[in-house]
Amino acid sequence: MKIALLGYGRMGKEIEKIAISRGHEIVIKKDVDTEIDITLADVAIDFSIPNSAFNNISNCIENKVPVISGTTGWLDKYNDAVKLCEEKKGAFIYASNFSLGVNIFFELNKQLAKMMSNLEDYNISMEEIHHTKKLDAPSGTAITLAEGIIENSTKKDWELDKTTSEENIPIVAKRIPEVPGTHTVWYNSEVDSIEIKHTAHSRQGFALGAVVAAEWILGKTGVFSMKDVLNIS
Ligand SMILES: NC(=O)c1ccc[n+]([C@@H]2O[C@H](COP(=O)([O-])OP(=O)(O)OC[C@H]3O[C@@H](n4cnc5c(N)ncnc54)[C@H](O)[C@@H]3O)[C@@H](O)[C@H]2O)c1
Ligand SMILES: O=C(O)C1=N[C@H](C(=O)O)CCC1
Repeated sequence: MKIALLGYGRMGKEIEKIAISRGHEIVIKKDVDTEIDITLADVAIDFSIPNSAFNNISNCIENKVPVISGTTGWLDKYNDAVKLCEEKKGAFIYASNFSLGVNIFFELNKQLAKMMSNLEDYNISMEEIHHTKKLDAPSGTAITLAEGIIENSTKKDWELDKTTSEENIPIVAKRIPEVPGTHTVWYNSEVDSIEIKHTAHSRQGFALGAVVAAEWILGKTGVFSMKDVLNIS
């Protein structure tokens, strides 16, 4: 497979290693806002910056190149990307987190939220920890976790940098050098606590998931998620 890397930072470089080890070829490395001929690639993988993700994704869809995006912090334009993909019969996957472990954690989180939804003695809270170079907060993964809880409880929204909240989910975002990504959801009562936690030990899991998604999407049209790729039910 000929792969275009849209973003050649920490993730772009990790994806390159894994893609090559799986027999793929990197034909484009785009790391600044510049013109490229995206049609040279069979598939594009965007791990860029919040301000450039939508343009990168649109360019792929317009040119009928399937695109995988892991960039976070641009989701105000997600519905526009979906609409464009449907109009142009393109192929597109966005995931806030491409690792297998986190995608299982997402499902566990929804199940737990459902079980806890009627238990008024428990207060929910969430924490995400990432490296100090991260541009956005809360993390895309924390937002997906919050959405999973909102779908399965009476919580209405999430709130950043709050430790408690009556009607919403308080999220604390911490920035500590070199941390690849740690997410914890707590349910605390007077008598006990329940905690679920995912800790990434490196970026390899994110990168492998993105390459697997790129392999999976080839020849398909539509808007998909990692649940489709991993066949999680
Ligand atoms: N979904 C996931 O699994 C996952 C995992 C890790 C990181 N991320 C997200 O991926 C993104 C990238 O993370 P990173 O750690 O590699 O960041 P990074 O800062 O190391 O890399 C981003 C790169 O994008 C480049 N860039 C700037 N403008 C561009 C443009 N117009 N087109 C293409 N590239 C451009 C920058 O020069 C930079 O090198 C972030 O939004 C991060 O939150 C997602
Ligand atoms: O390093 C990052 O930046 C990460 N971003 C994603 C997020 O915002 O959830 C996934 C974890 C790593």
